[in-house]
Amino acid sequence: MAPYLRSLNPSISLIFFDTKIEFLKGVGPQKAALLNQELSIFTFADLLQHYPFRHEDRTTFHRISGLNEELAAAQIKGRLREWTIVGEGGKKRLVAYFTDGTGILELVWFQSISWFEKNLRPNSEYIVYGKPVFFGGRWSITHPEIDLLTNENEAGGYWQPIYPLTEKLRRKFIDSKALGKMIRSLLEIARPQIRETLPANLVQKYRLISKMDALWHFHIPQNAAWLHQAQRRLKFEELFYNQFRLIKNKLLHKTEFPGMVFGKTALVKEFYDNHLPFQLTGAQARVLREIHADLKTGRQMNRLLQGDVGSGKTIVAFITMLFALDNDAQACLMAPTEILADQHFQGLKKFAELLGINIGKLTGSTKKREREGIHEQLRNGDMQIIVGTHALIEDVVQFNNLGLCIIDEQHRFGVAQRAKLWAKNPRISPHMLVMTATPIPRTLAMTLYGDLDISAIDELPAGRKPIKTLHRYDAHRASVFGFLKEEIAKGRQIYMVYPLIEESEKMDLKDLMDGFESVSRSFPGVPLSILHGKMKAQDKDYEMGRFVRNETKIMVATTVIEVGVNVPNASVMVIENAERFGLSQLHQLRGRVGRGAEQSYCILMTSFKISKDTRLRIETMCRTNDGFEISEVDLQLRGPGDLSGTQQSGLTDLLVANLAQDTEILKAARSSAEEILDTDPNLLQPVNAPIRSHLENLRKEETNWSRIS
Ligand SMILES: Nc1ncnc2c1ncn2[C@@H]1O[C@H](COP(=O)(O)OP(=O)(O)OP(=O)(O)O)[C@@H](O)[C@H]1O
Repeated sequence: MAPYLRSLNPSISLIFFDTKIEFLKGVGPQKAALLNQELSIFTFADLLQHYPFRHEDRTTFHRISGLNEELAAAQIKGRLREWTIVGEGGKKRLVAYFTDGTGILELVWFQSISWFEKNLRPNSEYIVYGKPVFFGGRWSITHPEIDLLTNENEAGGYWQPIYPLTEKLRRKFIDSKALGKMIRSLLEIARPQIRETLPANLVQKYRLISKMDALWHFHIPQNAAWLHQAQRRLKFEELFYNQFRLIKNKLLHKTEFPGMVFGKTALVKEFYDNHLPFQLTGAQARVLREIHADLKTGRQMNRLLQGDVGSGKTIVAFITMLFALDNDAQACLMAPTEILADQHFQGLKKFAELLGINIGKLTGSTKKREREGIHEQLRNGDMQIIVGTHALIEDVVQFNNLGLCIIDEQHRFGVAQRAKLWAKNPRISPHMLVMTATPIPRTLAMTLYGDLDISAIDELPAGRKPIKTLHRYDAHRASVFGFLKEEIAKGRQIYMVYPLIEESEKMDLKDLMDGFESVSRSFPGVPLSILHGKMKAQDKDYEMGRFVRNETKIMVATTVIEVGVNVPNASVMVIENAERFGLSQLHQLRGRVGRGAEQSYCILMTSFKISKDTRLRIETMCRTNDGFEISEVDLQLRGPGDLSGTQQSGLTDLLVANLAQDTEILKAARSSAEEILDTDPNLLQPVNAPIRSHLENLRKEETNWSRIS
């Protein structure tokens, strides 16, 4: 378990709660060792904070005669008649016959057979729970949960919390039920001692239940209404502290980290007056004003620049760099891949040359001699702008006076890497601009980047026609190719993209090659390019170069072209096997067209049979070009865990809240945190005392935790 997981946990840390778990009734040293090892549960507090990730509805009983295959799970009360062992070797299983008077149900175990042999009591009454399957004219449940019927559980009517567990624990019979029992016995003695962790006015304002009740009903919900209240309260608390800490960090940064003052603007002026290649969009100009305001304050800038594909981030990045250069500082741009670094380099170089600026590129494949030359020029200050990959954060790279770091696609870099760039100027932290071309839903941006100020380029350059997106089945390929021929005849260029997914790289490459051959046959005499990740950098450059110069008309490629490629004359993109792409990726790919003044098209090809989710993805793509809207749908479809950018953030470790669903709670939590930090930043008011002590506890826990891990 990662340390930040702890930090997001609510903390309960009276001395009592620090008690070692082995001292809880019914636990003992052996179970305690397992809990330590498998779940990092060491103390009473850890156990209470081991939250279920879902709850199963055990409020009703099913009848065997009423079972159907649609049921995800069924709970049945009845009598175990007898059991028998069937099969041998790997197929050996124990089959028990269970009835509730309306039919027979087979209960099947492949594992722990000898335990069940010893412990199952024929002719006794049980409650069983599991997924019913109808096969060979009989209903059965494999590996059901099974409990003796007692006075306590006879009525059913409860919700079973399902806890994160490991296989080893299950083998040792510590399942959700067993863990639930331990937690219950702890809560029975601990409940009155659980302190409130939120200020009373917030609890009142949002009609939250107390921390004490929330823990109780989250672990032992009596009914759906209490469960809902408990979840709401714990989600609010989790998001409140997540936001509180992010905003506090941001404020701290603002007051404690000095930044260079970039007041002079000679180069910026010259660029505006003599070299601006087009009029900036309103959004570009606004974002530049926001950035310039940051750069003058004497505080370090920490800003996120969100811009949809093709919205024109390059020029904003360049002008921001000019502010640094104007004030005798150097600027760097770090991108996650060589292709991207190269695209940025090419884009920025065009502008830099106009002003006689010395700009260089440093990646893993930069040759030794060139690399050493660049290192030297960065050290002595001759090189003003450097673009590169993570080769930039190597220790040998030293700057004369680094004043600005721009990080593209920040989510592919860890926070530690961000910090390494900062350290490149030992005198004063450079300003930081994080750029992302993947629009992020507001909720996610708030949590993921809550410690940054956010600017958005939410307007495309004038004259761009919205891309028309169409869905076509493979069977209609002939008419699609016909359309492509018409477009080529008009002088346009075309991308044909094939999926390349790591696990099946070989097969995908074959798909691409087959595709290439079929395109060659269907378009005789039309010059083609091919591009995929397995090609040598040199060959890639050659193929890309021919396409950029309009020497080839169709680019058959894998997703290596996903980011950064900019060929305004390419106006059609055909995406093969579109069902294999995620929404954000489809949107990124589509962003490669629609960059010129011509009408552009994106054609999504799929087989006839597609799933419901795929249909929704395709429909969304056909409906809108708005990256922000698309990212919202993506968040709903996939949940935050799978969205790019969240993996390293610790965000996926939110234990109770779900960013796809809890937008309203997040907003309320954030505005509450902002208000408190605004009116009582040092938490001196008595009403805010719970926050102070809770944060103190969190800090202690983190220190303890870092000692353990
Ligand atoms: N204000 C503008 N008016 C006209 N064209 C513009 C404007 N800003 C940018 N462009 C052009 O739009 C295209 C896309 O710009 P740029 O490459 O900076 O986009 P981007 O935001 O980096 O997009 P991506 O992330 O998809 O690469 C470029 O050809 C650029 O010259």
